[in-house]
Amino acid sequence: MARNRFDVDEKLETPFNIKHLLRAGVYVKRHAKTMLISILFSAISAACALVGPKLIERALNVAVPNRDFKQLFILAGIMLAAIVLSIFFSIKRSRYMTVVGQEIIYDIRKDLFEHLQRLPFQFYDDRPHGKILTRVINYVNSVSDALSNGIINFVLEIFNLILIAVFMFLCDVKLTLVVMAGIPLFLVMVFLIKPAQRRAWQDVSNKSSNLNAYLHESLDGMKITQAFTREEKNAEIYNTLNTKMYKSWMKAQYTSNLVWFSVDNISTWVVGAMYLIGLSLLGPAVQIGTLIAIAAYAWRFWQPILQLSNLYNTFINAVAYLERIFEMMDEPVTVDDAPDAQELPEIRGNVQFDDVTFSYDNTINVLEHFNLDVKAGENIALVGPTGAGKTTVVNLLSRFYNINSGTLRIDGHDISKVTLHSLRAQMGIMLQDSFIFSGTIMDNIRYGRLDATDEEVIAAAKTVRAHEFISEMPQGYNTQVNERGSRLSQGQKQLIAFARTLLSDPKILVLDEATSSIDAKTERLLQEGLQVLLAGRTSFIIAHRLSTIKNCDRILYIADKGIAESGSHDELIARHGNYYQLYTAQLED
Ligand SMILES: Nc1ncnc2c1ncn2[C@@H]1O[C@H](COP(=O)(O)OP(=O)(O)OP(=O)(O)O)[C@@H](O)[C@H]1O
Repeated sequence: MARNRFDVDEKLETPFNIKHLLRAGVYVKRHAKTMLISILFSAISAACALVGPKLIERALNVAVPNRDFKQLFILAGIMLAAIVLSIFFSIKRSRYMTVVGQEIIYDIRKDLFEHLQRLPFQFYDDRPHGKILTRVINYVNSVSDALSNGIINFVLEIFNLILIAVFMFLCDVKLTLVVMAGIPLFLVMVFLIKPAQRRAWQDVSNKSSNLNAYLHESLDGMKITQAFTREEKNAEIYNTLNTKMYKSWMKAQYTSNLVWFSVDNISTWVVGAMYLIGLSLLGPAVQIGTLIAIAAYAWRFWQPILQLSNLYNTFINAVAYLERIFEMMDEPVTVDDAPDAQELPEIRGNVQFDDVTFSYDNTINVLEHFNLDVKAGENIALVGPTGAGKTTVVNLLSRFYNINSGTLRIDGHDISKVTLHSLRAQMGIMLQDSFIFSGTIMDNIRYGRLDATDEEVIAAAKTVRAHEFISEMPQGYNTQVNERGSRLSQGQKQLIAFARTLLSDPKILVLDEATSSIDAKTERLLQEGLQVLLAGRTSFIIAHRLSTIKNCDRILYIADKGIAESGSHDELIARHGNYYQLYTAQLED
């Protein structure tokens, strides 16, 4: 499945399937009571609206010829009451429908978000985030409309159709059959257009997803775009996607209009035919009041049919969207707790990679037969060429990915057999991207330990030398920062992320290029704090700036899918190997 590009349509994995609608029934069922009330109110409103022509028939056929003004007055009164009741119940019904629609949106989004939070890194590596956003926001909106309004209107229109047919039969059987003669013709039209219509609406959802994916990527990379003056080229790409979206929408609308057009035509022809036949029968067989009443019903009879054909579109769209929503809900949580997973007890920090082989895509191994024994409290540095697999080693430690073979143990516990929560809660990870969330600086530091007091947050910030710059900010720790920390320098972001990691008080610490953006002076100060942080904890430090890892207990030079060199700084320097070359090259720089 082509997922990882904004300009490639996602292929549908399942054909049109009523199962999607039935499955969506779970969300509808929760609101069955409210929906039933809404349907009941709709039915009362529709029934009240439909008595009108029948009253007119009576007035024209009986009250007017007999000059029975009393009866005429009563009929007018009943009609007025019916109109008022119809409006009253219609308003009530709208209120209930809004509630149902919003609650369905709420429930689906909740389930989707909870599932998204469980999906492994691999899922996010594989697809543009804009496409995920489209599903959670746009598709859920459309689907909820179909599931609330759509279902209620469907029931209502069927009810309307039956009721109108009954009223028409009560007026005149022959003329009713003339009006109904158009139905088989209509069904043929709908079934001819149906496949094209479905394909067209699926294309719309694909193109809209592509457009969103590109928009999301463009917003994320806007600074780079402007720095490289790529605006014109990007506008061209965006316009191409926008044009495709526009064309797909027009095509889908055209197929839907075809259905509407055919209903409109068929209804006009059959009502015309009904008038002709009715007029030719005018007399004792068909009275004028009856002809007027049945004509009023005949126009109304085709309205629910038109509405039902529109609802058919709505359901077709909804099924296309549901396919994508359920596809995401069914996305397997490949990194999950084993059925018999145990809680990892409080760890000391021994780590063992035992013959571990790992590949991101099951084709090229990044690590092969990787072995490493780390004692509790040991500080390990990972160095080596770009793309050698340093980050991969630490990613495996937190089980962000499953290994292909071998065993990874912490204090002797195979990490694939313990719960993810008990494993990750004891790890402190500072990734290359020091992500800052929108909120205050205090919130950001407290992110991994919500029960930490303000004093503890400040103490952590002081340890990592972040306190000084935070205090200088307008509202100190309560200063609001934007998503991704756009108002902060890279170094400031790293210091905040550092404090966040320290506060979570992990047993095993992973620092992936944690100090790469911090100036040399701050870094020297930070080193003191770092000593506090590292003391007694097992740590894995990845750094290209080798001065920062010189004092680590052991340095591993990662290359060729494994550990090429291992030892202390002095030992590796004395060996005159890869590490020595890397170090002396940096010294020369
Ligand atoms: N999510 C991913 N999906 C597929 N391949 C990946 C993924 N992440 C990394 N790789 C590949 O795995 C290899 C090791 O990547 P890794 O990030 O571990 O290297 P690294 O040594 O940490 O590099 P750097 O020093 O540049 O951070 C690289 O060849 C990279 O292309």
